[in-house]
Amino acid sequence: MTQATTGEPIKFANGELNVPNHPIVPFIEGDGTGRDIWRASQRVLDAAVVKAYAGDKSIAWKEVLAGQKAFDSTGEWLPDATLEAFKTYFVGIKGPLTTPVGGGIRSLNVALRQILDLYVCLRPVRWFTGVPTPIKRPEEVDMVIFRENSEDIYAGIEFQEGSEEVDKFKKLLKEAFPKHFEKIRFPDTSGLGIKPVSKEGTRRLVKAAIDYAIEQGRDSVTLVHKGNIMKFTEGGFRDWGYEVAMNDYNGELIDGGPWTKIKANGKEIIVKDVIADAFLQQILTRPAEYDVVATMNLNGDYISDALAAQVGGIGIAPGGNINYTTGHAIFEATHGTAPKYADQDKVNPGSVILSGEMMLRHLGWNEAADLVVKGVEGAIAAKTVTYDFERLMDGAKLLKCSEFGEAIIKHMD
Ligand SMILES: NC(=O)C1=CN([C@@H]2O[C@H](COP(=O)(O)OP(=O)(O)OC[C@H]3O[C@@H](n4cnc5c(N)ncnc54)[C@H](OP(=O)(O)O)[C@@H]3O)[C@@H](O)[C@H]2O)C=CC1
Ligand SMILES: O=C(O)CCC(=O)C(=O)O
Ligand SMILES: [Mg+2]
Repeated sequence: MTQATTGEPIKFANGELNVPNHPIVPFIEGDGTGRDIWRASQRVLDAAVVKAYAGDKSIAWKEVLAGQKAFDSTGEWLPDATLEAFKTYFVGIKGPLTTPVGGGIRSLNVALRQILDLYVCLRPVRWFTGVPTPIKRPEEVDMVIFRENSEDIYAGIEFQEGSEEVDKFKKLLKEAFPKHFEKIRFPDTSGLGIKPVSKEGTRRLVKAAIDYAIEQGRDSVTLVHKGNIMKFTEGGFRDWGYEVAMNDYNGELIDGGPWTKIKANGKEIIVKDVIADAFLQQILTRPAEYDVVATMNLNGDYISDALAAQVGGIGIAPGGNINYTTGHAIFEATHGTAPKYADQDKVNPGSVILSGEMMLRHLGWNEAADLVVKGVEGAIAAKTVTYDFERLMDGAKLLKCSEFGEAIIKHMD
């Protein structure tokens, strides 16, 4: 286990991070392919920091446990010490963690986001020149997803078919809402779930998306929802989102609305909405029309993998889970543990490496972040890539996970 020895904690006051030159940064290696990916990623991030600051700055990595590694050594899947470390040190990074389908533990990834109230899942999607993709104009895909991270069906309010709990819940429903209960097609054999979507949760997510669009000079924020069917949850999200644009940013309706324009920093930003199924086809046919995207938890999950595929796959799709009010943030890949490739030193470490790049930028270490991007661009341009790109790229050289990390470091020069 790598232990921090000489670092200092990051602090957060008056809405700003105070980052020492040698911050302690907790990390979770992750299950499955996480082990290989983390090794390669830590080397790349350290190399970028050394190159950018020649020893004046460094990251004091502190390993914290979660998932199988935690369970094997502590009997807990998500030990309190891990949560404490992320709370104390504010900014951390993690590899993927396994969640069984059906029964078993609930997602540790989702638990971390919920316990720390990391309400924004920020997933930028851009194309790196040369990456093989299934679409004709991948350079037109330049979107930033703001996925709501704390509510929706991910809140985990579910009752298992056949359980005492589901019977109790159905009884309540039948008594209090008989008309709704009648709509359940097969009441005796249904599992049931609840989808909470709140005005508060929507407001803070949409505000974060609009603030980002203003700061980064982006053209539009699109609210993606299925509000025609789920009127009071997804439809609520759309309506509350527009309210934020109108009331908090002095918006003006376009042609009677609901599209709204806001003005900031001498620029106009359009706040618009689209129904999720139409969005999923339009990101393929007209990607240039979309920029910043604000959406609920489940839609955001689907959209992030779909968009990642358009620019080369989830092997290279980064992300960060952030609470802009408390200062807590955990950066992590979009992909999972890909267990069939575990410990083969095979998969693309790009997603965690670029999540690290986002983390460096979040710390204000832009010089090091720029070097990571330069290294990734260089390694791809030289066609020295992992299996996921190599299988689709003519004339490419196949590298292992660790070798791709080394290639990125080489191309920082
Ligand atoms: N935040 C997190 O920690 C997440 C965890 N998970 C969890 O991960 C587990 C496995 O989920 P699964 O649905 O298989 O999804 P995965 O993302 O783990 O893998 C699906 C496919 O994506 C491709 N892929 C994934 N990672 C990489 C990589 N680093 N480089 C290149 N290609 C990659 C592979 O495609 P190919 O077969 O074509 O090579 C792989 O078979 C589940 O338990 C799930 O809950 C899932 C998502 C996020
Ligand atoms: O928590 C999980 O296992 C899946 C999470 C996921 O798919 C995501 O964060 O995109
Ligand atoms: Mg996902």
